[in-house]
Amino acid sequence: MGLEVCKAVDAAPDLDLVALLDHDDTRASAVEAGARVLVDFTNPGVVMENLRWAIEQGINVVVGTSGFTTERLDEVRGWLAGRPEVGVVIAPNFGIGAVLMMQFAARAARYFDSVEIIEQHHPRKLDAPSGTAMHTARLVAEARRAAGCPPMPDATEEEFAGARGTDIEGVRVHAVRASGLIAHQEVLFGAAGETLTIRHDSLDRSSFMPGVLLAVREVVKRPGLTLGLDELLD
Ligand SMILES: NC(=O)C1=CN([C@@H]2O[C@H](COP(=O)(O)OP(=O)(O)OC[C@H]3O[C@@H](n4cnc5c(N)ncnc54)[C@H](OP(=O)(O)O)[C@@H]3O)[C@@H](O)[C@H]2O)C=CC1
Ligand SMILES: O=C(O)C1=N[C@H](C(=O)O)C[C@H](O)C1
Repeated sequence: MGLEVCKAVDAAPDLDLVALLDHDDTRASAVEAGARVLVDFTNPGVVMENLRWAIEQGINVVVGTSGFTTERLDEVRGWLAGRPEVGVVIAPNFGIGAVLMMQFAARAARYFDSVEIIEQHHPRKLDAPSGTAMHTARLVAEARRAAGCPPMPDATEEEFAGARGTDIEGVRVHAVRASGLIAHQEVLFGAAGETLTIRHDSLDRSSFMPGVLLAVREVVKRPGLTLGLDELLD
């Protein structure tokens, strides 16, 4: 993703690529190069330290790296309180179709008895479930809570560990890893006599680039934390 982002920024006539950082490079070179925006696609183990550092330096940040829990987001808000002029955009998924898939899922959530999420990714992915799946589960759970939906029907009494996926705020999430896949997600809704499946497929990493470039352009105008691309698209 890092390389794809560098290529996309380099090709954008209104943006300048001033530094490329791998894990062996010193972050200070971004400051020396005059970076106004840092884009982080690293891994959940290092992203928080990168974010803290960039905010301290007064550099705006666009984050695609996964692994953001509500505790992590609160920590970022805390850092931003000390640098209110800095903007941070954290998006679980920069694919426009994926953003719409999440919005449609949240909209459908209240009308169905059951909902489960199945995400599928390439086998090099470090985290499971995906950030997109966790964000979708939280949106769906929030919509169901707001509508006063009862718990989902499920008679399971005995199960092998993991057979029913993981539980995120009451929504079951299943993660598949297989060669040949890039990034895919289905949100499966069920009610009496009908199902609805909302599916999104990223077939190539270029699918994320319009969203990343949008965030890079917008983050400099938006101090504080922006979560997801929804506000930027509107
Ligand atoms: N929000 C979105 O739309 C998307 C999010 N993602 C997320 O982005 C993250 C990266 O994905 P992907 O590119 O596939 O992963 P990769 O593992 O292919 O790339 C991560 C890169 O970050 C480098 N790296 C590790 N630590 C540091 C550091 N401290 N500073 C700078 N670079 C570092 C790694 O180097 P090395 O390999 O040498 O350790 C590697 O080149 C994941 O969390 C993924 O889930 C991915 C796609 C879309
Ligand atoms: O690792 C990936 O590839 C992706 N990660 C993000 C996630 O965890 O949701 C976004 C997309 O699914 C691709």
